[in-house]
Amino acid sequence: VFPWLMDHLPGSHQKIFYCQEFLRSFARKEVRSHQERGSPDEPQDFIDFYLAQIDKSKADPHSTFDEDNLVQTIFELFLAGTETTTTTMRWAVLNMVDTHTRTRVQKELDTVLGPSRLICYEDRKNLPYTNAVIHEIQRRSSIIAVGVPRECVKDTMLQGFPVEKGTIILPNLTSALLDPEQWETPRQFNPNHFLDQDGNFVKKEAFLPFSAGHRVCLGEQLARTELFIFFTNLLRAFTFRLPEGVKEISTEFVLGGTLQPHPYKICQVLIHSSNLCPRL
Ligand code: HEM
Repeated sequence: VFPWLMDHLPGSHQKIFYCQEFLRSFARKEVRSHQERGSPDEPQDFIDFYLAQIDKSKADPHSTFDEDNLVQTIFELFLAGTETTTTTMRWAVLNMVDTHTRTRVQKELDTVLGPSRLICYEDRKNLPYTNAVIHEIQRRSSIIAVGVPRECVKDTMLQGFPVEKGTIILPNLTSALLDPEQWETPRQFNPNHFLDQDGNFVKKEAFLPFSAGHRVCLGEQLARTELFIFFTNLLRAFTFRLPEGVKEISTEFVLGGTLQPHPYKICQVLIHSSNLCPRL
């Protein structure tokens, strides 16, 4: 009823407000420095394109392109793009403690890429096992269990069920990612879910960590590229082990903004320094 009241009440939400303001003020500074630089002949990044669009739509009184919306969009891209990829990488490292899977990935990377060549996203086509492992990490961790709520825009029939206009829909992504009719061992980490009998990578329709349709994750391609590049570079240079004394780890999630792994300490042991990506 009085959202502004929260600004004045003490509590842990104050830390969230502080972090939000930190990120927004960073975005504002970036926008300012782009404005000071002036509009380049060729827009170089998202901010350049957005500022050009603000300029173009100045005469339109209904335009939503303005500086506040630009700052908010940058904020949302950071929010949607960091928590998700980091959480997936944390699951990746936890799963790579398993010696069998990790060794197979490392052997494939060694055989196909050799010791020191830079890895690019195209390489995934020659790395079916590694690609399958990355997909299985995303499937099994199912970090966004329920997608963003959407509203049905017209009366619809869905698999025999009537859905009235105005109904709020919450897509249950986990129900597809762990569907026992779609996956051989739905609750078990198993890269074979994405491999045929000859070891070729196979796409699966029920693989929906980024959701689907018009409002599918905007950053899907970026996220897929990041996950592949980060994962392969890490596995080429390091091996992952549990610290001494730790025998077992839980693969159950901790409920947060995303489904996260338990906060374990993992030992990252350098295999070969020549495999270190110069940019890592
Ligand atoms: C592993 C990484 C990621 C996962 C699993 C993921 C997953 C999702 C999911 C499930 C949605 C909801 C889609 C829907 O409402 O149907 C979504 C939306 C979105 N994601 Fe991602 N995401 C990831 C990375 C990223 C990255 C890297 C960015 C951008 C830098 C990004 C930007 C967005 C945006 C802007 C939306 C809202 C799209 C809209 O409402 O039209 N995401 N994401």
